[in-house]
Amino acid sequence: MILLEARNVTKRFGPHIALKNLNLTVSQGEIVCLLGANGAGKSTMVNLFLGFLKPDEGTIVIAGRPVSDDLRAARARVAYIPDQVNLFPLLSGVENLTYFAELAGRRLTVGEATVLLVEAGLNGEDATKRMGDYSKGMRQKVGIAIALAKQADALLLDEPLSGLDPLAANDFGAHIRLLRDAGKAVLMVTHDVFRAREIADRIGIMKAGQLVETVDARAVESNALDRLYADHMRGELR
Ligand SMILES: Nc1ncnc2c1ncn2[C@@H]1O[C@H](COP(=O)(O)OP(=O)(O)OP(=O)(O)O)[C@@H](O)[C@H]1O
Repeated sequence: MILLEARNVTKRFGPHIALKNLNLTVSQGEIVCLLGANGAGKSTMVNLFLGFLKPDEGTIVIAGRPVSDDLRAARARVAYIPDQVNLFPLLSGVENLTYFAELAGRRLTVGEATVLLVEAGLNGEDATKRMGDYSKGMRQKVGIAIALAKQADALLLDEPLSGLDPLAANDFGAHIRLLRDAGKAVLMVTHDVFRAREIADRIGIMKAGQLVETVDARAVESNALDRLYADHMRGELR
């Protein structure tokens, strides 16, 4: 089942065309990574799915319904994990999660919050420590747990790997794949070609507001993807 769909979407900011007639789908149990240079339109795509922006042309569809039909219902089905998960530094992981889950309309017991944090990859012992002492990788996991608490069907991740060391990035990717296996639809924006290939099922390469290429991550070698990406960025492919 297709969870996230952009149908012929064009988005303009004044005279600037950020997205041009773009089509994209992410299905249940699928990870799609979007690669592209700065300004290619990747975050604009995420913000359209979050309902923060409206397309000028075309339709954003979530779980078969245009977002414009019922924005609240659409938002309930998606969760967002930003580049920096900045929560309350004096509160523990468990306390932050219970607070943000409640904002999203769900009351969690300490036990339930701990289970979600462990599911997101955090060590159970760390869950009770103050978040001010967490590494970026640990904070990102609390971000995942908040998304899990929301029981959203689709996860939107905007550069969640930036600043993570290779081990933490590997670990984060592994957990995203577990969520994919549990049926979530995942759209992840990244600049990391290597990780995109490791984590994604499909990789979309964006350039100047268009999806110029979509590749099956399993079918492409790392070097070939690097080359393909560079060739698109240099304008050697159309
Ligand atoms: N609110 C806005 N007002 C005006 N222009 C905007 C706005 N948001 C984005 N843009 C422009 O739209 C284009 C696409 O921006 P977007 O942030 O989607 O790119 P991106 O691919 O996510 O880039 P990056 O890799 O730098 O995050 C850019 O040229 C940007 O300057």
